[in-house]
Amino acid sequence: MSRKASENVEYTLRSLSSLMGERRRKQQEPDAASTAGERSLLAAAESSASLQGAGGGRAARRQFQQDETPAFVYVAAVFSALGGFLFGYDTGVVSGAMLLLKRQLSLDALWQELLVSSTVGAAAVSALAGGALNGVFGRRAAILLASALFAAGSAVLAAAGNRETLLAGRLVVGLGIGIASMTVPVYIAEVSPPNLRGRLVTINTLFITGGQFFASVVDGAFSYLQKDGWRYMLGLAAIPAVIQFFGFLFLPESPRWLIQKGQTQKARRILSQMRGNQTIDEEYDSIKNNIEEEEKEVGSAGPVIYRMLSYPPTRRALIVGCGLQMFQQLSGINTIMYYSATILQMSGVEDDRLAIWLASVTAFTNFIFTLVGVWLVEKVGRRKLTFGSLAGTTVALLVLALGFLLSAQVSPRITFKPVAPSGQNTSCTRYSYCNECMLDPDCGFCYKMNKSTVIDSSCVPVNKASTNEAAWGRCENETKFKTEEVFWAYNFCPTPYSWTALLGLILYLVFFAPGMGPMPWTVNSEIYPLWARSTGNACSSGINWIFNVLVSLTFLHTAEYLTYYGAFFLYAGFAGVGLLFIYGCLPETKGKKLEEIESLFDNRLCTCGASDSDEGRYIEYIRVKGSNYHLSDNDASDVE
Ligand SMILES: O[C@H]1[C@H](O)[C@@H](O)[C@H](O)[C@@H](O)[C@H]1O
Repeated sequence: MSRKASENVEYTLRSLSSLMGERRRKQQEPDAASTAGERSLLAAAESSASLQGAGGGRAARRQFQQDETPAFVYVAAVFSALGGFLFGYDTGVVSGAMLLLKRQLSLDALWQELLVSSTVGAAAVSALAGGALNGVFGRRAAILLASALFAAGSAVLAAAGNRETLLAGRLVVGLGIGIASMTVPVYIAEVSPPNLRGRLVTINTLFITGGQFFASVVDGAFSYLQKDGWRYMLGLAAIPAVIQFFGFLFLPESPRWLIQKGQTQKARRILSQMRGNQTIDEEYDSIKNNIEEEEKEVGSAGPVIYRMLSYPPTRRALIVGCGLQMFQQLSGINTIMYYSATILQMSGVEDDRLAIWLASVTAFTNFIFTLVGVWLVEKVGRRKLTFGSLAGTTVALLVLALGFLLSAQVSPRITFKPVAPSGQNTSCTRYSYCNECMLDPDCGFCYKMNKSTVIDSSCVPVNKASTNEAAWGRCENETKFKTEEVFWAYNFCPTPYSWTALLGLILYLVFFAPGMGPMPWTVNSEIYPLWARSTGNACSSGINWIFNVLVSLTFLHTAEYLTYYGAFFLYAGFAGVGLLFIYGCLPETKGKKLEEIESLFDNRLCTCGASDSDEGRYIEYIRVKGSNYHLSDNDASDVE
């Protein structure tokens, strides 16, 4: 056999085994397992016999793949995605709640930071610990625990009488978020059929962004209730948490986890419930063989993380999974989400409450464009979607950075240095330009307008109790604003380029939300073999949360040192590196069975870009009763 012919044989066998849900056997001929695969293919072959030509064959295969999925799978996906909703809600709601809390409980900056970041920190810890929890007790138990934590934490928050109790509540909620964030995508991926998996796992991110949007609306609505409005904001999360808890009492464990634990009868029963009219033999055998094969190849001694790192395919998968999560956060999504009100103020929205409402427009954009991702993921695949999304995000970050740069260059000069009343802080009066004054959290800009020119401008300390006015001087209160005909700008400078910030912000979310938002979660739920799935997801989710804290907590300081445009150029730089990483290292997992995906990491890391040239080719082989049919061009091959 010529080399080319033998390559064809290899290729044909590979495609054949992938169609049957089998990992390529290294030295072995397809045996019992492929016979099982063959058995289930016969039905498809029979129905395809009546269809003519290649088009008919492909239609038969499609029908074979997409046999009706029972509603049960959707119900399970939606109930688990409530975990995503709570993740989004609890991380989103705190910014609005904080506005009220800091007044009612006189919280200083340290306590405000503690209440925000304790949740994210606890999420990082519990996401990492969630791996062991998932491995030992299963996905269902982990989700039940997460919803119980969400419910308990929300109740504590709603009833809290002092800041220490609030902190405890936020920590408990954070523990729930971490567990949910790593378990839910895994559970959904494991119960979904391959042709719907991407879409169903992406629904979880749709629920995250939906939760963030809902939180922003709740924040807006309850911000009018100055006393105790925060109790409703923080406590409302208990409702979906309780619904999820009771829902999951009736939902089953992941069949893959059950097979791994040797509970095969139960696993079979659940799998056939999940697959409706499809035969489950092939999928069941494939999962089981895969577990046995892995055990032979990797062994079962030592901690999972050690085995993952010493076995090249899982090590590569872990690098790709963690890298994706890291670049998701490094491209600044949570700076945009948490500070959108501030960024919008930069674009000329001066009223606080209006900025809060407009921030919910931002959250809504994030939500709606995640829906676009749900639609696109099974059409264009994970790789193209993620790459395209990050490319657009990088451009949007550059637009934001350039907008801030232009604004800084035309930043109004400070022309008036008022004398401070005795005993008052004078540190703000040292600045010469508005953009320096704006970056100091203790100062604000007070100015007059002559047509469109800023005149008589000063930098004065902000009133600690309300950032809507200065601590002293012409901008001290509303009455003075009117009599003195002055304007007050806290956190922004009047600029003719304000529209660029708004444009950049919207562009950012339009591009980020369909790909970079959901894909890191979706891809992580599919790239690890069963034995490494919990640990792999625990690590990558932990990385997501750690970088979330790093980026969002340092934004204001980064802006202080590098200015706003410097911060956005920095994120654009990170996103640029992320683009190279995705181009080189992210393989396509669309439509593959979970058990086949590991073989995508058989090759050296980051050689994906090189195989892109093959992507346009659409070749499918199907072996029926000893013959090979090449469905895409109707050429029967002579491999057998
Ligand atoms: O995928 C989600 C989503 O994009 C959210 O909007 C963001 O706040 C999270 O950090 C991210 O993990």
